[in-house]
Amino acid sequence: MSTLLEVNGVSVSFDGFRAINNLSFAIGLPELRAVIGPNGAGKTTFMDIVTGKTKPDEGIVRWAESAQSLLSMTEAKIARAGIGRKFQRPTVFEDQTVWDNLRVALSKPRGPFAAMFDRVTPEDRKRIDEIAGEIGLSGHLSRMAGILSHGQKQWLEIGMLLAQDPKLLLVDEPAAGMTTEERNHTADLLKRLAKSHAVVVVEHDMDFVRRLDCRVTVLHEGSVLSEGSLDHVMADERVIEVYLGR
Ligand SMILES: Nc1ncnc2c1ncn2[C@@H]1O[C@H](COP(=O)(O)OP(=O)(O)OP(=O)(O)O)[C@@H](O)[C@H]1O
Repeated sequence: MSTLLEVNGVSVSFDGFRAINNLSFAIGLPELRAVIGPNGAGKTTFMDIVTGKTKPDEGIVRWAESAQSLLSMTEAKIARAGIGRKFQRPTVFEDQTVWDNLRVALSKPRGPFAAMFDRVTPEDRKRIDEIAGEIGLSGHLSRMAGILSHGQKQWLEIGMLLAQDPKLLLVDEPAAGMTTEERNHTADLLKRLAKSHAVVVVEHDMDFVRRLDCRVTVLHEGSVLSEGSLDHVMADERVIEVYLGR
């Protein structure tokens, strides 16, 4: 496993308040990592920094694949470099079919001819079928996205991210609002994806984190408080103090 993303000594303040404080974090390819921590710990700001939405005041954010700093890159360029983000609320195109949603999301170099006619190639169809299989929506391709269940919309959005061929996926609270069955499907999907991607999952639901069965990073006041297996961090007095409660 080689390091894909390296964050080193990063800090950012908003109006004098240090939301991220000398944060260091690294993830390899492939790897699954859960990021947990109390409200206001800096989880969202951390993802904002990685995706280029927020620029830190100091520190290094390196995309190890090319040893390139992400700090000088725009959000669009960072996304093209292979970092995909899924926000908590699904934002699929509700009045289009599952198939169309995936087609629109496909990332591919388009020649002028293909772009002009928006041609769907046999490779596109194959890729859409593959992704639909991966996310468990093969039997739903012709359905309107708007009538999918909440869980199915979340999986479709993960599929739309996959269509962009990211190397790193940042997934924000995927289990929120899901049934137990949907949560289990989501955990299994993320574990499968993490066999060939780096996947960072921000989550509050500890049962879900346990099911991910991966290394856990605990953030608190903008820094890493503890890191290791879920059992390791749950036994850490500092984590119990600030997050889990006694
Ligand atoms: N743009 C901003 N301006 C001012 N303060 C901000 C801004 N963004 C974040 N903060 C503050 O930074 C801190 C970290 O916020 P952040 O949203 O990253 O935490 P979080 O761990 O994602 O919390 P939650 O679990 O509630 O989503 C909070 O105190 C928040 O109020």
